[in-house]
Amino acid sequence: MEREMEWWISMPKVELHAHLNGSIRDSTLLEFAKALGEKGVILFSDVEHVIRKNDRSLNEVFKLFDLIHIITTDHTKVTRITKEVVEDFASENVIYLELRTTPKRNDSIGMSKRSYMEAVVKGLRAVDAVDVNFAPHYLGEGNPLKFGPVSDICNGTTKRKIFVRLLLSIDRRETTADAMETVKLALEMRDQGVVGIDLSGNPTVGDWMTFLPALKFAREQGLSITLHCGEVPNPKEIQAMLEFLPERVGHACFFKEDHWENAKSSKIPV
Ligand SMILES: CNc1ncnc2c1ncn2[C@@H]1O[C@H](COP(=O)(O)O)[C@@H](O)[C@H]1O
Repeated sequence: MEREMEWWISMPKVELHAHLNGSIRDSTLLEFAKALGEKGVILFSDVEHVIRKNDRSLNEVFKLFDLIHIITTDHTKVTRITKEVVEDFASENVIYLELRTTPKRNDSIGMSKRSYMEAVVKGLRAVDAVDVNFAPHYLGEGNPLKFGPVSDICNGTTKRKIFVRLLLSIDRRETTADAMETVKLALEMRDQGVVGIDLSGNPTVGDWMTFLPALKFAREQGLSITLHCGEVPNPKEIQAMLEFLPERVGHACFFKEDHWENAKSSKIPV
């Protein structure tokens, strides 16, 4: 079992569905929660078991995300989490990572969607355990991604290399205007590794059509689109989402045969 695990870890991998705040180290989350507990902001004993719990229902998952957002959302923490998440994926030999996160506004601490994203980019720049490539460059014939270790000429060591591409998520609780703000921010941050827009959030909340204007605008401007799709049984939404031809869909737990055929014939990776 252990050797099998070693083999899995040693395989170079691509990770196409990582949520920043869904990939935080438990130890970091507990450390932050403890500090907030000491300040009296939360009751650590209430929170600890929620963080440590393994099997969660869909509703419990989204309650946990709300808690995580209370615990993590300040600029310094966002930067640290980003750095650790990239280092953790690289340590498992992920060589290409599509990392998504929902830009958050929190007026009480002077956080805007933009400053949240700047904290994320700062985290990417802070990684030094591996060489992080997140600057966009033309991907085409004659200019493919060059995977493999890179040499650090200064000290003669070889560092692993990871390609990171950022996606800005729209939460299904948001409004059309919020979504449009996220898309505009993504467009402004294209030179900092942002390649696309993700639609995520509790699948039982809201209507994806609310975000269609923003998603269409994003596409017109050349951003890629990834949709959380079929996480709950909603055949109409699944069909409409597939017809939109997103570059990726996530989950697909409730796809029926015709949805799979549709996704396959449209060559949409799940
Ligand atoms: C379990 N399946 C899922 N389905 C839908 N959305 C999900 C998700 N898992 C995570 N998210 C979305 O990602 C956010 C956390 O990361 P960020 O704060 O954006 O970095 C969650 O609040 C939710 O909106």
